[in-house]
Amino acid sequence: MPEIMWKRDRNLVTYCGTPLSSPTPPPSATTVGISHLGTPSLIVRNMVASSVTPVSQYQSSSIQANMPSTSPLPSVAYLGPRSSYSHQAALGRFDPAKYALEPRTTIADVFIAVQAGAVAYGVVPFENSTNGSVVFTLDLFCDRARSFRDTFVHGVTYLDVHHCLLSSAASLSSVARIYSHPQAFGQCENWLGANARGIERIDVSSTSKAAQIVAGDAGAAAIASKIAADVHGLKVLAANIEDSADNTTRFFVLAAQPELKAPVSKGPGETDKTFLSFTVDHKIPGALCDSLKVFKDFGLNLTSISSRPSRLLPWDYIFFVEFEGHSDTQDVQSALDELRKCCLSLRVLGSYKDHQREREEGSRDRESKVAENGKAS
Ligand SMILES: O=C(O)C(=O)C[C@]1(C(=O)O)C=C[C@@H](O)C=C1
Repeated sequence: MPEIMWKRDRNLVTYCGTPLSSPTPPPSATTVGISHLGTPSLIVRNMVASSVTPVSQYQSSSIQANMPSTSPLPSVAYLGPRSSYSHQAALGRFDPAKYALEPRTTIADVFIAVQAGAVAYGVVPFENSTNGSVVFTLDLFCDRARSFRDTFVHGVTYLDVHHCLLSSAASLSSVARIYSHPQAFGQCENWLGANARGIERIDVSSTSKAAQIVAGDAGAAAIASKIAADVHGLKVLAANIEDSADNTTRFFVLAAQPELKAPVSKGPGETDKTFLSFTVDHKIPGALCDSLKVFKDFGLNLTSISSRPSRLLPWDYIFFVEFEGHSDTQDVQSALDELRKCCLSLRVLGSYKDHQREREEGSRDRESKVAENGKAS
């Protein structure tokens, strides 16, 4: 088990590790490296024409991810291509008049861009209300290769996710393949089981990538958003196919600096939260229980808990916990001191304000924002 060292820097617990040489991209989700844009609808024709992405961008994602933005505005990386849910979440949080929104091919590329300082912020999916944790993102926070030592959670944003089946085929009976992101497939299991049994499913890097591919393949369909249908000139064969009507994805805003100070004031519905990872000695019975009891003893309410394999030993795990409280406060610092006593390693990945009320505000004009943001991203 690698030793992770911590130091107390004024009031903040920070990671104290070896400096990074160059970030190593961890393995990413299957990426289909082809780009076909079909006939766009009249409404979005100009937007699509100005944003056709060269095939080369999808072939060497790690090089692309490191490239600094050419925009004079602070830049925000998101999982593209344009019209992905990540793009919509980024637009909900960052005004495109003030920030340059830049697509990346994989979630790993967004981490790489933030770590390398190529962008000011990154927006990555963290968890979905129906299908649970986004394992690609958690695996990057595991940071097994120590590539993302300076990548922190800076904020949170929510997006209502309503999936559609998109195609240029006249009906589902002509569809032989369905493309989508694995998270989206997982959120539509009931509909797929009832309506698309036996149709091949192909995982790709995002739902908008699926729509882009399907625009050039009449025998295929994509699970993606209504906005992706407009952008890629596809028909909506079925709408609202998600298993749960209140399907919501929570995204993290990443930055290369932790938020050091707890905000002095909070609006209605806003809470401070902290996200951290830790490991325990699995040979000690009750080690995990002891760790979690610290949160109870300090009255810190847990809002999320998950784990990923450490990949060092079989059945050895890295745990992730999010709780209410800011690492800038005395009670959280005391809890972290106590927690460190029962952990092998501990890393505070960020403290931030949770803006749950953004959900209602953000969804209102998302469609028009994506349309306006076409040229920029
Ligand atoms: O594929 C996309 O459009 C994404 O932005 C990724 C993602 C995810 O990984 O959770 C985002 C929101 C939805 O939950 C489905 C897919």
